[in-house]
Amino acid sequence: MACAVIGLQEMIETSAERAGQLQAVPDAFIRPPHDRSPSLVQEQQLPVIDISDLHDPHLRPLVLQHISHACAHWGFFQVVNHGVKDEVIQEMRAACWRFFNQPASERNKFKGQENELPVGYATSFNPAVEIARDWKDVLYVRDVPGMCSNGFNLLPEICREAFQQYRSGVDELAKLLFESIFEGLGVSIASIKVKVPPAAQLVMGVNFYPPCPDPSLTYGISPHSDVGYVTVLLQDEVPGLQIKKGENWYLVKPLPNAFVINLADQIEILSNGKYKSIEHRAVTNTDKPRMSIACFYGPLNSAIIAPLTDFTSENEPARYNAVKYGDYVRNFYSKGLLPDRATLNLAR
Ligand SMILES: O=C(O)CCC(=O)C(=O)O
Ligand SMILES: [Fe+2]
Repeated sequence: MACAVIGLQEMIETSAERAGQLQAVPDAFIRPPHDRSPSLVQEQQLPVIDISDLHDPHLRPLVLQHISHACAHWGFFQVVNHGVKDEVIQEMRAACWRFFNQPASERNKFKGQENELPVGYATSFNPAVEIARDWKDVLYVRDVPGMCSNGFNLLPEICREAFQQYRSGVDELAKLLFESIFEGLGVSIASIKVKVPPAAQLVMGVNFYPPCPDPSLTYGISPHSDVGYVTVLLQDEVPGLQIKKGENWYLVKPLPNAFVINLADQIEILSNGKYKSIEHRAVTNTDKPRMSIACFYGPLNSAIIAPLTDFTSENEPARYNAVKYGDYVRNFYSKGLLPDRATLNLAR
């Protein structure tokens, strides 16, 4: 799809109402009344796990216990002492702002909504199929071996180096967590290597949510579950991320330089439902822009994902069908963000 849709940031900048502000939410962003963010959100803090002891063979089992408890009960947790250097994180945040603070003419050189571009500056998720647009723009970068060139090499110079450094740090963290998540389920690192397709592709999305005149009418990002293996998310200090547990929504309180980790659909499928992929969303506010940097790790598009035999038996048949990951991703992009973890229907 050619990207004819004007981005949100550009719409605000060129607004006839001036002063870089829109006085009202444009109709294209207003959700039907039954499908808006209720104001009641639980305050309970999600698990915060210090993972530095994962490197100590004596202390590792205790950290694995904390991780597996968080995975089973929340599917979302925050990690601290994660090994990604503060200066790498600060430089990445600054680089993202440098990108979004450029004039629209510079940003638009990367304009592209298509899901197969190595780098793209896009708006909402897929305006072509959405009933209402989300209140955000996104800069995404892909490294999907075999599908396209490595987008990290194609970024503008003002942010390339910072993105590459950040990516290397987060790759290591993701690998550590990926192994820990399976080890916590009783699958040894040796078996993971044999049985689980490696987390060989990365899509990074830098979400930019400008302040919104009426956050009750729209979402920053509408409810969805992530489709890959795990997502490593860096929030800023502005709250907005909420997750669904049971019938309640919980705020994920920002913690300085902590990463938010969430399990995504392919972990639910591989674990035959032992771990769940969790529905989440982001809301906006009237005062402050918010930025979040999501690294979505997944298998190669050619990988076939099905419940591991470790988690199936005569009494516990496979609850999901085998699906080729590339088909899963195509379905995700073509339908738009779906509530109720509906992307998983493709494997049911
Ligand atoms: O902005 C956030 O906190 C969440 C973003 C998110 O869920 C996503 O990009 O998939
Ligand atoms: Fe997400």
